[in-house]
Amino acid sequence: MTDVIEYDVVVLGAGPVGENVADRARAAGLSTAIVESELVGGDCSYYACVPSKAMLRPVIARAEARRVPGVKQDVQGPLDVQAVFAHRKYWTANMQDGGQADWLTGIGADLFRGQGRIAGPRHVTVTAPDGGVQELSARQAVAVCTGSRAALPALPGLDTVRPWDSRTATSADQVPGRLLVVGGGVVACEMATAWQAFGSEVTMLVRGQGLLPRMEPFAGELVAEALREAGAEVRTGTAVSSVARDGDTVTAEVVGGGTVEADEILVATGRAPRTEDIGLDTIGLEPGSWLSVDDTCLVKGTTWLYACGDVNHRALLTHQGKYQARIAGAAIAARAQGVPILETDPWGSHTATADHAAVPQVVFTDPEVGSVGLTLAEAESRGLRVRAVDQEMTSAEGAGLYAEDYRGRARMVVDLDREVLVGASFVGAGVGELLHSATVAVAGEVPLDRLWHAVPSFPTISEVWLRLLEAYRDN
Ligand SMILES: Cc1cc2nc3c(=O)[nH]c(=O)nc-3n(C[C@H](O)[C@H](O)[C@H](O)COP(=O)(O)OP(=O)(O)OC[C@H]3O[C@@H](n4cnc5c(N)ncnc54)[C@H](O)[C@@H]3O)c2cc1C
Ligand SMILES: NC(=O)c1ccc[n+]([C@@H]2O[C@H](COP(=O)([O-])OP(=O)(O)OC[C@H]3O[C@@H](n4cnc5c(N)ncnc54)[C@H](O)[C@@H]3O)[C@@H](O)[C@H]2O)c1
Repeated sequence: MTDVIEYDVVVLGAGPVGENVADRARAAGLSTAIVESELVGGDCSYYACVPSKAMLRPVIARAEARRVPGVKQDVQGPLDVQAVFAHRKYWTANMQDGGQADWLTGIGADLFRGQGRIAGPRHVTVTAPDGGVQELSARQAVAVCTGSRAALPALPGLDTVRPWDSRTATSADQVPGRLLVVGGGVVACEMATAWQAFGSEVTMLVRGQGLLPRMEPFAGELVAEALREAGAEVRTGTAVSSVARDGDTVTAEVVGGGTVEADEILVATGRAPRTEDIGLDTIGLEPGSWLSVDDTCLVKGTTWLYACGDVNHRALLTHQGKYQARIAGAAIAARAQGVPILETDPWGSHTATADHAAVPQVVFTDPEVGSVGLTLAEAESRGLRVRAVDQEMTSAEGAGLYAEDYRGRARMVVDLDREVLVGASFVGAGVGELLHSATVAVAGEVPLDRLWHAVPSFPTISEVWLRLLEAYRDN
């Protein structure tokens, strides 16, 4: 054990979220240490967002090109899967994190490599790969940004079949002949889209009644329809009771009878927090639990411990975790400087209000799904008096010009008492880039009367906005 090194702020985990807490703390002039046990950049950079999107972009580009006259005849062949894997390798920097580590040095944060653990209030130990231990203390704050990992269900036989999880699904470089996907959430849908396009015969076993259960029901319906057209089998209302492997074949037993065979099985059934070995017991918190925070990202019941990103379970998305990091960084700096902190100001700079009202998400399937804010069901369950307005995306001429046989739908959820949008969802090619307009409208609480003056360009897909507003006004 060496001497304790004192900083203003110690960050555990150098994923996208921890990096941003460190950046904000340094920008406020606070000395900052950041601890990373694997790769600087986190799951997002190497095993999640970035590799998955590098895999999906060629799939979606090809699918879209196949719907454009004059081009489609040239893109009928199979994907060059090795080129796609090379593209993924480029975007994951060949699993080298030197660039991101240099960025941390550039902002003036000190990087400690090793497993970080809280060792009582404001204290952290770092166990380096060589076993050496460094003790750190934090004058102002410790920020836990350790992310999440795939949560594997207690399914009989699962530990014997070498299942794929999200890390395997975004890093495998052999295309299985048959891939069984358990789950119907975002990881399941995106990875089914990718691997089906790479040549696997994909079967999805979905316990619930539809795909993407947190989104408007039509989103999951349209994605399921497209996956089936691409050749995948999508079985909803189908729970798996056990799995077993015999040589190269995995067999899943289905509740109610029947079996499904495959070469590999991807389990995409949600996430668990990476908090089981970070010393939570030393400060009276439960190891392995999600860290519940207030709107400044301060862990409830503490004055110095912050938690941002996946680990606080507010919104398991990179951009939203980075937003929390900006808020927490501002709050840590304000508290350090004795600046009054406006926790009660709902859209103030120290309050992560958007987590409750305006979380955007794009699902990179074919068709894409973009949603922000509340679904109709969520708004109703919050007791809001709302009205949903629906339009086919092809009500905008730009959609038809974008691609032949364009399919998609849009919904806006209007709070009738305030006449503002509380949610919007779009399904269709290219909608990912349209979503931010809805995020501005929802987070800005722009009155519908004023949105009427936000004129979308002709002939873009965004003209669906006009169709939605006309439908609201005329009915
Ligand atoms: C397949 C997949 C695709 C996804 N695609 C998207 C997407 O397109 N868009 C999107 O917004 N979100 C996406 N997500 C979600 C996104 O990956 C997470 O929300 C994001 O990674 C959270 O960032 P984080 O910094 O909280 O955690 P992470 O990225 O997991 O980083 C946490 C870091 O902490 C480190 N760490 C953990 N414990 C310790 C410790 N004790 N000491 C030191 N270091 C530690 C880890 O090694 C890791 O580097 C996807 C997720 C998956 C699984
Ligand atoms: N493009 C993106 O923004 C993107 C992409 C991938 C992941 N993510 C994020 O990562 C997080 C994790 O994604 P995910 O797909 O793992 O989780 P999820 O929570 O989105 O979906 C999990 C699915 O598994 C099902 N499930 C849960 N337990 C089960 C069991 N025992 N048996 C069968 N089915 C079961 C659920 O009903 C649900 O359909 C999400 O919160 C998501 O927002 C985002």
